[in-house]
Amino acid sequence: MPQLSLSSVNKRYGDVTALDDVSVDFPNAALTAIVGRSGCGKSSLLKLCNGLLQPDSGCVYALGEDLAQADLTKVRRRIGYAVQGSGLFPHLTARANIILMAELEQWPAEDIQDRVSTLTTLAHVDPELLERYPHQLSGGQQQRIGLCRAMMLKPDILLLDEPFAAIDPITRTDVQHQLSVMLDAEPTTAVLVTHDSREALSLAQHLVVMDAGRIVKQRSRTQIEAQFPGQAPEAVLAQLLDAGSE
Ligand SMILES: Nc1ncnc2c1ncn2[C@@H]1O[C@H](COP(=O)(O)OP(=O)(O)OP(=O)(O)O)[C@@H](O)[C@H]1O
Repeated sequence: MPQLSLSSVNKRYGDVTALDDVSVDFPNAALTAIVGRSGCGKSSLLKLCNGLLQPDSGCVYALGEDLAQADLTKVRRRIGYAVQGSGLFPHLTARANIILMAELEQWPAEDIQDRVSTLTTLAHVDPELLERYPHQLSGGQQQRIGLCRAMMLKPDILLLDEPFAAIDPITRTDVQHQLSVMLDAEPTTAVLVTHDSREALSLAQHLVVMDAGRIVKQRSRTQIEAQFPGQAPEAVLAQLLDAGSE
């Protein structure tokens, strides 16, 4: 059974249709990238996955629960969420940002320390950075801290909305690599919204292509490699989008 799925979901904002009859099963313990033109509904879909938005009709199932019926606070503890620009609290140090939820959950101090140590090693965060405030960190460092925070409670689901958009291309490649390392170490059902076709095709095992509020294509990485051998990611995505809906 998929840990995360949408069934016939519709979402409108006033006259704007953001999602139009969207159904999708996200593969468990794998990373799915959602790509598509600006305004096609990617972020709306992601926000529905942790109950930040509610569908007008249809259902969102996460971790065996229909989110419309679920205790959202409880379910969200098992769903990590990282957004563009890191979203760190500016008045808290990096360490305090990372451990905030674990403290609220009253984890023992020793478990918190162990988890911080595991995550900072995986994410290549120098321990001395943990005592700095977000404004004292580079964009790439903030992003790494944001990933550590999202993964602190060992989430079953990880939602990533353009988490690397604000950082320069070299640092970006580095942080993308750290994300891969972290997900290899702790397989999680992850969904990444991105504008970057290279990022999508290099990180994801599964690709969802959206257009005008609908899912128009879904492909595994293996299918993409077989269908578009050796082609540049930009060309692959352009062809998937241009071919229209299936
Ligand atoms: N709060 C809102 N009120 C009104 N319209 C909204 C709101 N949020 C999103 N929309 C509209 O819904 C549609 C889908 O938006 P969404 O942010 O999900 O798209 P997106 O694919 O993530 O876009 P982008 O790639 O530009 O971030 C767009 O037409 C957008 O203008």
